Amino acid sequence: MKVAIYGQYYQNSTEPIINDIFVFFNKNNVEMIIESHFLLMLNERKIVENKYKTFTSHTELDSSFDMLISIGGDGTILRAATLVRDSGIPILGINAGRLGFLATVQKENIAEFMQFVIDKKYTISKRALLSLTCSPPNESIDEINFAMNEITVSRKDTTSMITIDTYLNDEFLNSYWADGLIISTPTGSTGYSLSCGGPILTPDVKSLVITPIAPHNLTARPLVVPDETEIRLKVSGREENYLVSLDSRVTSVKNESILTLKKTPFQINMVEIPEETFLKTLRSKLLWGEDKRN
Ligand SMILES: NC(=O)c1ccc[n+]([C@@H]2O[C@H](COP(=O)([O-])OP(=O)(O)OC[C@H]3O[C@@H](n4cnc5c(N)ncnc54)[C@H](O)[C@@H]3O)[C@@H](O)[C@H]2O)c1
Ligand SMILES: Nc1ncnc2c1ncn2[C@@H]1O[C@H](COP(=O)(O)OP(=O)(O)OP(=O)(O)O)[C@@H](O)[C@H]1O
Repeated sequence: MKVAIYGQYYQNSTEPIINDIFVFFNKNNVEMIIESHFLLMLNERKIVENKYKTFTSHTELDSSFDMLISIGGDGTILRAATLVRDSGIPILGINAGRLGFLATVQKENIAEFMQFVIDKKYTISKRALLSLTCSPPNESIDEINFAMNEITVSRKDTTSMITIDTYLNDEFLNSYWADGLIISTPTGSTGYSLSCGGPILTPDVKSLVITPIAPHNLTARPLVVPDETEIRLKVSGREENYLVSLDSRVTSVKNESILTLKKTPFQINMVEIPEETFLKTLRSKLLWGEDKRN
């Protein structure tokens, strides 16, 4: 078995997690190829020896890899998705972060859960992604043009609202007067969209959610549409530019540009372990299970 290892940060709390992973994989003859910046951080702290092979970009991750292990929080998994892209390499998240909603393995049970991985006792949860075309073109979007959580348009350098003309498959839906608009995948439905009143979708639902951010029209509610829908947006406002985000990445776009959002032809494969399903995560990480009456 051959795995890529990726993390963005090092903190003192990382050491026991790294130790557990490396001891377990070395004992089970798993080949580890480590992202070069992460290995440098681990080398500097003398946690891991310098004998491991490294990778630096998505171009080096090919079908010879069985899995990418992301060590961090949700932000790290979103970055990990930009490394695997359309390669199909499954991502397994080990939560070294805070919430770690997308991470399957908690730091307390690394060896137990990794055994499931070695024994191939896991399933793949396919995550739909969104991509964007901008007219006129915008180079900063073209570089990594997909989002696993959501694509958002929002106001920039102003407190004044923006107007977002929205079309679904060429049919006019609405002009939202709001701070912004979130187009969320099922994966992203527990992120920003949830904070703005959007519904939670289970990851396998074939839908997208259109959620306005603070709309100044109390009847504008989150809308669920089929994920085959082509969504077209035109933003106008007092400033010349507004913000477009794809997950954690942000760029500035000129007013009146036409944005067209579509599901990508490929998906991200997330590793799911029977002990740690999406429904269990709702109870444990969104605290549904904390109701004193249960
Ligand atoms: N007001 C909000 O709730 C808000 C605002 C901006 C961005 N976000 C979310 O943050 C993401 C970017 O992450 P970041 O690390 O760069 O920002 P960040 O550091 O602000 O972290 C955002 C928080 O959202 C959580 N999160 C991210 N994706 C999630 C998901 N799919 N389900 C449940 N929780 C999730 C993370 O655990 C983290 O605690 C965006 O894709 C967006 O979903 C949320
Ligand atoms: N490899 C790591 N080792 C130790 N701590 C980490 C590691 N990766 C992330 N963290 C901690 O988790 C924090 C959040 O990490 P990250 O940006 O990946 O996630 P996030 O999007 O903020 O989500 P979450 O709420 O799940 O942590 C970091 O600021 C850091 O404190």
